[in-house]
Amino acid sequence: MTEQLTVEAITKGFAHRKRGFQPVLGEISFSVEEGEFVTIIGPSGSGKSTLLKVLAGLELPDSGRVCLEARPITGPSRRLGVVFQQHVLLPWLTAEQNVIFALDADGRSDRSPAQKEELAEKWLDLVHLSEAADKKPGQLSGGMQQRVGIARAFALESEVLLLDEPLGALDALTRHSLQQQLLHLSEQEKRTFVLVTHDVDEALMLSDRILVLSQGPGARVQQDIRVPFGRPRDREAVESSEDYLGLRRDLLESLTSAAD
Ligand SMILES: Nc1ncnc2c1ncn2[C@@H]1O[C@H](COP(=O)(O)OP(=O)(O)OP(=O)(O)O)[C@@H](O)[C@H]1O
Repeated sequence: MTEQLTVEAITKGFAHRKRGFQPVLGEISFSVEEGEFVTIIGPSGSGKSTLLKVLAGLELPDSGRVCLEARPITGPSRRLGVVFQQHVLLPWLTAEQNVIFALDADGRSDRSPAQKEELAEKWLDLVHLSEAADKKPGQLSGGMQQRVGIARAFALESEVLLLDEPLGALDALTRHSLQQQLLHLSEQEKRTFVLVTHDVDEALMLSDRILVLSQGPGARVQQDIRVPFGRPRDREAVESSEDYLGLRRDLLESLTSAAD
């Protein structure tokens, strides 16, 4: 396995109008291997989204660096796809046109219009949205819009997908079904994933490793947990295993102690 993303002693803080400089991330270091699914979990406000933005090149660290295959990340790149909790879909375009628009915008000149259409159709089908391909965002439910966003991120074929609470705003049933879809997609696709979530069960079901951030200011990686379940994963088998219950308890405990 080769290390694809390396986070080398990064720190990040923000200047606050009244309180001066506020450190958010302390010295954070870890690496993610090619094809690995790593989840970042931690107390609210610990800096998970900030860390993901630094990985995506949307924020620069104050010190340290993040490298993608040994090259420092200095800004957004199409090699790094991002999915946020709220998708910004263009309301005047259909689901399929939204995916094609992103493909048009990503600067690759090696895809013909027919290939882009084919890619958009493939990914909308994989997130079970073929029927809704011609609908505009206003005609789609929140879960469906989120699936368009996921299809769009996958269609871009970035090597690394950075997911910031992509299922956070959804009801429990939709969330469960989308977790299942993400599990299948991540197992079928040779990509590297970094997911931010609050949900311990989601983290255990999807990840190969879970990094627990401590409560800031100056959050650090408090724990780096290897998830022992093989792949492909069967949800019911995983959830009924002894390991699962033990890990779940440990994670909840370390999240509670991180927040103290
Ligand atoms: N652009 C910014 N300017 C100023 N402060 C910021 C900025 N972005 C984040 N912060 C601050 O950094 C801290 C961490 O925020 P962040 O959103 O990264 O945490 P989080 O762990 O993702 O939180 P949550 O779990 O609640 O979504 C917060 O105190 C937040 O106010």
